[in-house]
Amino acid sequence: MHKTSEQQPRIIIESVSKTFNLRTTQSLKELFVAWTKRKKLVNSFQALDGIDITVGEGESVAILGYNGSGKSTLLKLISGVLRPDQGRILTRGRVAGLIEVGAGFHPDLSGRENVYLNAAILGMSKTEIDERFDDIVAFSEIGDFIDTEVKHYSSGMFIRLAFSVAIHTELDILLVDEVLAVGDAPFREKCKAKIRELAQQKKTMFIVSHDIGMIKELCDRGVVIRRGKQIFDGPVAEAVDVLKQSTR
Ligand SMILES: Nc1ncnc2c1ncn2[C@@H]1O[C@H](COP(=O)(O)OP(=O)(O)OP(=O)(O)O)[C@@H](O)[C@H]1O
Repeated sequence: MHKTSEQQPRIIIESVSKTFNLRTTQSLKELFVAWTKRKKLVNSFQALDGIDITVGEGESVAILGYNGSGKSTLLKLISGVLRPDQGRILTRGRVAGLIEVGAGFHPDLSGRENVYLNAAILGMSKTEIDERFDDIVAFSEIGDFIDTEVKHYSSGMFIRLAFSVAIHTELDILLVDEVLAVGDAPFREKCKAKIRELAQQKKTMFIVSHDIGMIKELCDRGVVIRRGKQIFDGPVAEAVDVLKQSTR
């Protein structure tokens, strides 16, 4: 099941598991009753269980799975937002993640200020950002709204600017979580073209999406996750079949 890439690895995910604690009680009274009855106050939930994936330079890998299967959790582990409870994750190179709509964007700052803030977080110097600023704004099609506070942006505008910043950085690994679904059709086409271009430049990509057409177009390889367990890793068309035949 575990495919080892022939190229030099960019991402190594080794026996990774992640458990979340879920609160079962709501009120102080319930907490007190649970305590007196020695009932457990938290339940744990295993979101990921023994994931093993090695991704080589220039590979585009789709992560497929139904709602709640653990796809976003896996991306958050790769980006370093979360830490695994077991196993380890190694990445080589600069990781740029588009994981949550607007993550890393400050609502009270303008689009312009957020471009500088985000690009700096992604490791760009002020000079580099100055040089690429016009390209970032042009790709995002934000136009005159660049000096408006981003809290007034629509979710599509938000994501267009965030995506534009991410792809204009010197990235080696791009993590994309469903965010492309937020943009409108013309913007999605532009993003797909850009992702193809990045793949040709040997960038490594991890894409989470429920858009099977897009996944098949952009990725050669697919990993299927079901209830936190990896059930398939191989050619994307087969991965899609495995997903369709599986249940939530
Ligand atoms: N911080 C958290 N605390 C508790 N449970 C969490 C947390 N983050 C995720 N989970 C749970 O872990 C499971 C996997 O969530 P995850 O967001 O990774 O799924 P997903 O495959 O990306 O789903 P979707 O297709 O709906 O985006 C879900 O049951 C979710 O409720």
